[in-house]
Amino acid sequence: MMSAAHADPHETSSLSKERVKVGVIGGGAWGTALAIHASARHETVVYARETDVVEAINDPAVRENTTFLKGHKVPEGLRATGSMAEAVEHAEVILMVVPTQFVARTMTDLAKLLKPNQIVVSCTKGISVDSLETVNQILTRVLPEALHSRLAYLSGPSFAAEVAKGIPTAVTIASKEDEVAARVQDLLSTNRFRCYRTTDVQGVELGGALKNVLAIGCGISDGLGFGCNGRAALITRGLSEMTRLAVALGAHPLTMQGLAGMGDLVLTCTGDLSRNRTVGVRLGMGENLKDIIDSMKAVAEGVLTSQSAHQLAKKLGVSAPIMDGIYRVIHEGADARNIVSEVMCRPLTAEVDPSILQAAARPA
Ligand SMILES: NC(=O)C1=CN([C@@H]2O[C@H](COP(=O)(O)OP(=O)(O)OC[C@H]3O[C@@H](n4cnc5c(N)ncnc54)[C@H](O)[C@@H]3O)[C@@H](O)[C@H]2O)C=CC1
Ligand SMILES: O=C(CO)COP(=O)(O)O
Repeated sequence: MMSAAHADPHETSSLSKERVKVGVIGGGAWGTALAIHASARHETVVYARETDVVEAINDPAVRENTTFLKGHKVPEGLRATGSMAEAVEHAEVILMVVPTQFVARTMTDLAKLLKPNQIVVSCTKGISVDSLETVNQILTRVLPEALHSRLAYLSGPSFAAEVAKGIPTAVTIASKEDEVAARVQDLLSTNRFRCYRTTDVQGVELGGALKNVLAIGCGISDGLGFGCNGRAALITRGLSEMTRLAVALGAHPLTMQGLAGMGDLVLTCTGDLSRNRTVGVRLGMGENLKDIIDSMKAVAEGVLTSQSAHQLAKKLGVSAPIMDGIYRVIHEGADARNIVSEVMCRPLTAEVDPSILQAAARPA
């Protein structure tokens, strides 16, 4: 059966139809959804560490990742494997889709198998809690130098379940090498998945990581019953904080207005499919963090990234009272109602921070 991702008999497309091999490392919800998407155009092999995931995807009677993406059949052409070597051999593009805390170890294993002409695209959204590194910093630490110019980052508003269904989605591909971003853009775009591109790797990565913290905050606010005004304020002022911190770390402020910043922030702060938002709603309704995490099979990156963001803002002297408050609710058991009062009663300021005005004058 054709999925919605393929279905458009009247399409008059200027998009390339070139077919290559795509390897996907990580058989969670996002790795599986991206593999379903990629297999509409390319020979695609997904590596999963869980034997039951590999078996369920390959079993003709199942053809589904019943562990991480239940309810979404995978197309005929998609194959799963428990061998990283098999997934990456002859692949022009390798999508790396593992949670942040496992990136360094997974990529150290993968490094031995990679060839300098292969492109590695990180689809992970987080900041390491141990080292405060972005994924780009982790990858340039663990991968051979010959591969550094072949790295790209995919981010933007994209719930796995919606991509798996072929619902129209737009994302951003970042690479320090425009040529690499353009190649990935060309190979991953379809009539249901539109890729934009940028060279602002830092902005794209930080947007994708920091929005998860705010999504937990919005969930807490909704769980407490604070309503639409509070949510809109959190999204807008949260975006200001994300921008201040990202700019202090070298990003361009305009990137934060794009798909990887505002786009993903709006999606995860308002969409009920968000795991991060769900963690927040449950916290706001009075559940304890450990019970919430223990009940989830899926990763909610914002829990650990709230800690990394808190440390980074402190280290750089960046004002981030909302993210700081979210960190205190998640990790220090602070009462969210008291945090709201504290944040509302801070000294009054201008809406736009001068550091952002200055950075906005730089070429994008
Ligand atoms: N699910 C979504 O809608 C989206 C997720 N992302 C990001 O993609 C990344 C991966 O998330 P999902 O695929 O959703 O994960 P998931 O929550 O569905 O699954 C957990 C993943 O962690 C892996 N894992 C668990 N223990 C591991 C270990 N010891 N070593 C290596 N891997 C281990 C599992 O194999 C599985 O792939 C995250 O950074 C997430 O923020 C980005 C966009 C959309
Ligand atoms: O990043 C995502 C969508 O763009 C997924 O968000 P959650 O991890 O909160 O579900």
